Amino acid sequence: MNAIEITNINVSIHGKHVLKGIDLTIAKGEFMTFLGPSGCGKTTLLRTIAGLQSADEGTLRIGNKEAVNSATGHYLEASKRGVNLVFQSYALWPHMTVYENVAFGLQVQKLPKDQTQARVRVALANMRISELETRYPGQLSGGQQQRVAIARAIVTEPEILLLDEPLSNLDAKLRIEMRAELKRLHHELKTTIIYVTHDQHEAMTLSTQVAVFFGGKVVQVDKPRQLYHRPRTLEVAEFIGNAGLHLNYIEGTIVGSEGGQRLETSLGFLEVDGEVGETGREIILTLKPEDIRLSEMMGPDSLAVHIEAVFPSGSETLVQTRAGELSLMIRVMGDMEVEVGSQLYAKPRMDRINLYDKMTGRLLEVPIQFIQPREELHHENRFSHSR
Ligand SMILES: Nc1ncnc2c1ncn2[C@@H]1O[C@H](COP(=O)(O)OP(=O)(O)OP(=O)(O)O)[C@@H](O)[C@H]1O
Repeated sequence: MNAIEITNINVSIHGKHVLKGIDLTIAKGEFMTFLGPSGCGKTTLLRTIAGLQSADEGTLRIGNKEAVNSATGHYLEASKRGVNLVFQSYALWPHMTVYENVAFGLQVQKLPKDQTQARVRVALANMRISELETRYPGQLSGGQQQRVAIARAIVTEPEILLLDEPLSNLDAKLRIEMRAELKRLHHELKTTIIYVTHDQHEAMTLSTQVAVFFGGKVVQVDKPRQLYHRPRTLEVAEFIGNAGLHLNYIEGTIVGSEGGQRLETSLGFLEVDGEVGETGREIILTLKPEDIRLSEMMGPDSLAVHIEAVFPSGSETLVQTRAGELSLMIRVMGDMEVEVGSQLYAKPRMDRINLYDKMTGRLLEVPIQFIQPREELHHENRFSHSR
């Protein structure tokens, strides 16, 4: 059974169309992250699922319950949806102890005292804060308060846990620690989690699935690895790439050839398997720095590159290179001694090149078979000659 099924959800707030026809299915047990830039509607969708925001159009099912159906006017109130929401501000009651904060939801449900006590203790143990039971929120650090907020959300054993940027108020060290805790919690409790963030790295490391939002729409839903390697649009590629990825962009054009079509780019000609699109159409290739191999050996499809700058960081070395007109960033694992001004050979991994239509920004699913480098970039020693 799916945990959530969303069909054509539209939401307007104060006359602004915030969610524009969202369709999304979330399988049970998934750690689904809503990722996207600020203001793209992630929180609004989370609030719509929680029952804190009404929808103008569409349907929402949570497990086997119908939560929203605009056609019939059906609207299930928040407390009956089996979901719990944790905000970025912990929103703990300052006059209650940790125990009382966590127990509150169970007391509202009128659970007998001994059962309440047992469940609170399990939730506190799950969040590894048993020793804080008698403290007040004002006596806790930010990270501890966030643990209490999550304990309070899991104690009622919701089918779905909704987390809205829960780590954004924590410092970098605590964030990493809490990420690990959330992963462990998800693994142990097997609860479906929906997590909102604009942090690409957080989304990639935590999730089993990521839904990318732009302008009130979901533009891609994928496993993190797939999202990283095959962003479906240039917009998504740029957004994912913003997190220090140093994505290389290479412009080109589709040209006709005897066997069909190929791509003419500043790197050279790229042989493709099949039809790419209209001849003459402009395309953009993206290539991640770690998908280019740097070596001293020339190969049939390698490019002569001039080393412009080297950025070692211990675990990896970023090498800024130039191939003719083109600037190419290459990532090498570990510490590599590369001399600025020297010439080396770069070999892109063909299966990792992504090809986009420049005008529509859409990924073109055409495998690249071979790169025939431009003559002057291939066995070139121009740079070393000129030194
Ligand atoms: N209560 C409100 N009043 C006015 N506008 C709102 C309200 N809530 C949301 N919006 C608007 O809806 C759009 C989407 O907001 P939402 O909070 O869902 O975005 P988000 O992707 O979660 O961004 P962030 O990461 O900044 O929270 C924004 O343009 C925001 O201005």
